[in-house]
Amino acid sequence: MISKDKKIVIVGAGAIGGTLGAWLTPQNENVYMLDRGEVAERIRESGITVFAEGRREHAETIPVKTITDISEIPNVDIIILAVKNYSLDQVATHVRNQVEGEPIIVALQNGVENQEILPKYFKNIIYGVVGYNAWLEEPATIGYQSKGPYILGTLHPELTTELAEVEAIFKRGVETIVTDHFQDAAYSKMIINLTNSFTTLVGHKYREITDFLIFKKILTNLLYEGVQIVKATGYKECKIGDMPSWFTITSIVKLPQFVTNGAFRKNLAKMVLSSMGQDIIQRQGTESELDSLNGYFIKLADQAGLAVPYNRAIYQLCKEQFSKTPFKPLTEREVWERIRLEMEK
Ligand SMILES: NC(=O)C1=CN([C@@H]2O[C@H](COP(=O)(O)OP(=O)(O)OC[C@H]3O[C@@H](n4cnc5c(N)ncnc54)[C@H](OP(=O)(O)O)[C@@H]3O)[C@@H](O)[C@H]2O)C=CC1
Ligand SMILES: CC(C)(CO)C(=O)C(=O)O
Repeated sequence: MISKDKKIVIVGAGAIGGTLGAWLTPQNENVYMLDRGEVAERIRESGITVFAEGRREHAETIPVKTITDISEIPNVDIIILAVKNYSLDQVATHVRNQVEGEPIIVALQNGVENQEILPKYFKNIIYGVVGYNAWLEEPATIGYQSKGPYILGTLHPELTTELAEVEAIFKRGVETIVTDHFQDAAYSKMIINLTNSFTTLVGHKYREITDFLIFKKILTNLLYEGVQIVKATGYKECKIGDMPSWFTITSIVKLPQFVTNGAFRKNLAKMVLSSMGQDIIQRQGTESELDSLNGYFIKLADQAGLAVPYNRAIYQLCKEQFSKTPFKPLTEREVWERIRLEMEK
């Protein structure tokens, strides 16, 4: 039995760190949240408010412990890093300089860039794939699609005890699965994340889709190319929550459109604003995880000699558009034009 008094610090109280903090706090005595600016201030004043999608009237507010610097907690046992990939190196450097010994690090980023960054600073690293969507409705008020799942694993077989410890702590508050094939989970999740770029580019959820069939074609081919890339790297499928399987993705691309339009429309209605959409559209920022996700996959495709015109065109368009302020979404047709040109090369 893992004790409930482990000292746990969650760095980043955004969509993922905030929901996790709200779910773990009631079940564990020493969970501390670390963020900055308005988010930190609001959490300190009134805790974290979380609500399941469409149920804001049933929102729960959980008072949480907060700190302003990780050095406030001596002998911290577990540090959960819930910041974006683009903040990770800076956060890891700071944490390393402030913390003694070798706490367990839990890394929750999409993608696998964290596998390059974190081992430069830490020894005991557990990785997690996040299998749900969450969003900051306002600072410290977070909506979520479902309570998990998290898929946890490690790249170091000697960390079995640490993995079991983190699993026990997570399981007290949220659906959690452990895998001994973590890379399959990480790469399978990255396929789904390829769509963050396109849905952001066309402002999905902020403007009406004007051309459903083009939207569907682009989105599903992005995913299909992703499946081909992961297959070429040798990783296997790992089902992530209720996200589409490789079979579903392949079927939608291969079957006549009229067969799959209805199901696609239903799923489209359920689609939420991705973490990239939150950065670029909701916060009007210029930083995103585009290179950690789409950029990384394009490099894999190049290594495998795979043509990926959908991903390549969208990556380039995102590079151009995300740097503009204010960001203005493109239409599906504008995106399609660029893909067509890429295919002709
Ligand atoms: N949101 C989602 O639905 C999902 C997200 N993920 C992944 O989870 C990871 C976290 O994403 P998400 O929760 O959406 O990100 P958010 O941007 O919502 O949250 C990150 C938080 O960390 C804070 N932060 C950044 N740097 C520091 C720092 N130096 N010190 C203190 N706080 C800091 C940010 O503050 P500030 O705003 O000031 O920078 C922000 O509040 C990403 O890799 C994402 O891809 C995975 C699945 C779903
Ligand atoms: C929820 C999901 C799967 C959307 O692609 C995601 O991981 C994100 O928003 O980053």
